[in-house]
Amino acid sequence: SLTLKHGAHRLGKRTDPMMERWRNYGLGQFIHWGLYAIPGGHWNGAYYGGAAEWIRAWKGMPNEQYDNLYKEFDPAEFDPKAWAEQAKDMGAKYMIITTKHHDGFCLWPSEFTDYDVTNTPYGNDIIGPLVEAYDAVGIDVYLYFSVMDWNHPGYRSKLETINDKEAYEEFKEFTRNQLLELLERYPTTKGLWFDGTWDAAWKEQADFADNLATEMREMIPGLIIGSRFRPDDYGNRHFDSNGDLMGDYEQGWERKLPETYEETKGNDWDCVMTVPENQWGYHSDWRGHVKTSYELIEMLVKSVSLDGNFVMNFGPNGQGEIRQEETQLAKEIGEWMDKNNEAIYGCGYLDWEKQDWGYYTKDRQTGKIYMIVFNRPLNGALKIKTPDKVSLDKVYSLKDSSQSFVPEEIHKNEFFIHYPFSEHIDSPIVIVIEPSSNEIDQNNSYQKA
Ligand SMILES: C[C@@H]1N[C@@H](c2nc3ccccc3[nH]2)[C@H](O)[C@@H]1O
Repeated sequence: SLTLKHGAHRLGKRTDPMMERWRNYGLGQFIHWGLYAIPGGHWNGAYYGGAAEWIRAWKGMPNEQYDNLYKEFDPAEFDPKAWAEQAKDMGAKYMIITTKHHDGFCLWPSEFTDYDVTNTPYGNDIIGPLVEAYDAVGIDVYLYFSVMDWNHPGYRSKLETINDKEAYEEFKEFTRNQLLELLERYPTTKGLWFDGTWDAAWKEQADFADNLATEMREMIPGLIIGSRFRPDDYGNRHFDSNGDLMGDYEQGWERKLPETYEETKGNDWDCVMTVPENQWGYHSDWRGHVKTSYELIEMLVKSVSLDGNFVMNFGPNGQGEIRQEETQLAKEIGEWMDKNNEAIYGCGYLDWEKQDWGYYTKDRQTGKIYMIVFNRPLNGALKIKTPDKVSLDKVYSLKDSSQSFVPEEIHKNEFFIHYPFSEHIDSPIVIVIEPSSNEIDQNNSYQKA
């Protein structure tokens, strides 16, 4: 393998309490909010078909017109407590908020630029009240930060001339100043979610990024930073030139999910997901497929079944309101979570053979196994294949533990659980397989006898 100065500094998962807490979240909320919410995917009567938070890059939106939107930012309906309450009811355990997206507009009063909330009609800090409101309801806050910054004069996507390099040095100092400023202003933040780090210029900054990551981790011990922040000595991101994961978890699953455990390489990871096909910021006219709560719950369950977290995106409008479609989804997901979150929180991958009816999760503490059924077989017979010597003498419905099942053995280590699908069921059901005492060894995993 290559000797790298700025490759992965740790092999395998982080095992400290802050990371344990992170890997047991299950469900998170992403919030994309900024000036792009004002045009909301339209400008001069024209519809923008791209991602709303990228509207500045659209030829239909002249840059100087976008760059004057801050003069209209005055979200009269912004109510951080209401946002936090809604996220709590949905069952989110963490929230990621855009402090600065690619456009460079800062939702906090930054000492290092005038392109921030203080120079808008609204005038006040947005990030602080959000951190406070979410902390108050016990939801951990993470700060999204885009390195790419279309507003800063020193930003370059690639470094070709001496001038580029000099300008970029100023940009790097600005970036460091803003990140340290965020951690100083919001010390309860549990981590940073970096974005906009794919440009060639940034991929040359292995040394700078590594040192900055070290500095941030010193400021807030236990800080969680994903794989999308820094490049290695050869400009590789997420995985270094030896194929080892950089950062504390894999951040590559944007609008997509792994199919198998192998694809996760046994790393911690999160999936960040839009409700429409590709809208993070507010777009007033969602076109194409809008995901249902059933689909989002299945993505959540699939993520947890493969040892990941699922982060659902919200894009508040220019007035600071959560749109009705997202409110309805949060309500439906919350209703399912109220009844079934035992199969989500603190749960992860179970190495039993995946079956067609849905997903297994396993509680990392108790060793309890959950069968989360999405596709019930027409005959109601749910097949399971177990490792050797696993007893199935305690199998029952999560909804009603008095409803127990006696699995029918159909083959060695192969069983049917006959579920009476008599009543109408329109949301995923959960069956619990409680390990009997002699099966749980000290690290709560099923052992081959
Ligand atoms: C989490 C998501 N990442 C940003 C983004 N910009 C991209 C440009 C090209 C390809 C993928 C991108 N994702 C999106 O604007 C959103 O913030």
